[in-house]
Amino acid sequence: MQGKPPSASRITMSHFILPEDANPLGHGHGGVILKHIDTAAGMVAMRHMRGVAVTASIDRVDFIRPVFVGELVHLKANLNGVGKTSMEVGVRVEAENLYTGEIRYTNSAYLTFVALTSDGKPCDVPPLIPETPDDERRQLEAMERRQMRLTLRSRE
Ligand SMILES: CC(=O)SCCNC(=O)CCNC(=O)[C@H](O)C(C)(C)COP(=O)(O)OP(=O)(O)OC[C@H]1O[C@@H](n2cnc3c(N)ncnc32)[C@H](O)[C@@H]1OP(=O)(O)O
Repeated sequence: MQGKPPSASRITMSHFILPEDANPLGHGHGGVILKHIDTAAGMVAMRHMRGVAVTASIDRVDFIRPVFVGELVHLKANLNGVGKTSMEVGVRVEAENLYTGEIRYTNSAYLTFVALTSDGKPCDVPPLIPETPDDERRQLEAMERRQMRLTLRSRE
């Protein structure tokens, strides 16, 4: 199977936070942000393998700073590493104040997607070919996290 670089699937997705996206404090609801994280990451996984991929897990997500109604949220999603049938996508979330241009880092998350055949069985994904030192570092870190996830799951 032909390998592909992270640049072939990387995306930035932007979403305007509306009142309907807010919690009672007027902050972007955590569940709404999570939905956009999952969507952005899923698009990266599907672009890499050009088929169906489902979310298998989302690693710990910290909400470091709030996002406010009227801000633009940017979700930068990148394929960090692949296993045999699984793919780890990293998503960095930033909020942009449209009046001042200030950009705040708010969240990041690592998600694992599994590629499926049309009858729902896991199938092999194309290898990931790093192009830059950043790609190589992310791939190495993804392999370490994959090992940690496998260890944790083996204890369940
Ligand atoms: C985009 C969406 O919203 S999709 C909706 C939400 N997601 C879902 O409904 C998915 C429901 N879950 C499932 O269908 C299954 O658990 C699957 C397809 C994810 C995994 O099926 P399994 O039969 O456990 O697959 P299997 O044991 O063969 O593992 C396949 C791969 O998944 C990985 N995997 C399985 N479970 C997990 C997990 N919880 N976290 C991370 N990776 C996992 C395995 O490590 C393996 O990776 P590898 O091939 O790269 O080594």
